Amino acid sequence: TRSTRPQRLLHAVQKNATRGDPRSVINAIDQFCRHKEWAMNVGDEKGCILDSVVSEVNPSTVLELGTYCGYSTVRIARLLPPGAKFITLEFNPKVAKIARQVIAWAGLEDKIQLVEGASGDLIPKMKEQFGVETFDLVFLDHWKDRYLPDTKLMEECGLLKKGSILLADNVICPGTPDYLEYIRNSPRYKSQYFKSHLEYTKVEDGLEKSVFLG
Ligand SMILES: C[C@H](C[C@H]1O[C@@H](n2cnc3c(N)ncnc32)[C@H](O)[C@@H]1O)NC(=O)c1cc(-c2ccc(F)cc2)cc(O)c1O
Ligand SMILES: [Mg+2]
Repeated sequence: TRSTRPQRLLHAVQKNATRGDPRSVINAIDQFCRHKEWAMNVGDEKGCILDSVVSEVNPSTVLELGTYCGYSTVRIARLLPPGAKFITLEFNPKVAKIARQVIAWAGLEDKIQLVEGASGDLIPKMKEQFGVETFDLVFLDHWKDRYLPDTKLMEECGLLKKGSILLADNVICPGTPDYLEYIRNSPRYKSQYFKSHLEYTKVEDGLEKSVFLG
């Protein structure tokens, strides 16, 4: 039977990237997606904005919602200080299996805890099951209609503290209108839009960076 797109992406990494070299894994995925087969990674253009936010926050605790093949997971993990706790959630077991191999190829498996399951089920368990108090940075990149309910869930579970940063992908394409409406009008957040493009295309998209004010 025909391979899946995540499998073909993994093969491109294993063929073109150097084991233990996160930069080469990132480049191999970007080359594959730009020249061979589009895939829904945050990509190189939005990835640079992600890098700058991660470097600026220099987080001790990070949560990623929607691992997919692990592209943004590798981008984030390679910039984290030693001892940082990085949890990434992926709903689809077949995709999670690919992401584990991409992360391993980058040599970053010791910095990342990939948990299979739905964010709505796992977020309430963060404290008891994963020993997390609050998150310094959350990267939202999962089902676009889950951004808002999961943000409210994180607030309710006390996972955000004053200064916690939410960075949301795809706020224009595919779009997260209810999330944008909430986060831009809530007195509990200060938001900033970083205009960019949908990965590997000329279509407008962007990242929304929001600071939780407590
Ligand atoms: C949602 C996906 C990313 C992954 O998220 C996991 N997931 C889901 N819901 C949950 C949960 N509740 N908990 C944990 N994991 C979860 C899933 O299984 C996917 O692997 N991302 C996208 O759909 C996505 C789509 C586009 C896109 C843009 C223009 C087009 F014409 C077509 C597609 C661009 C992007 O940049 C994306 O990010
Ligand atoms: Mg995305």
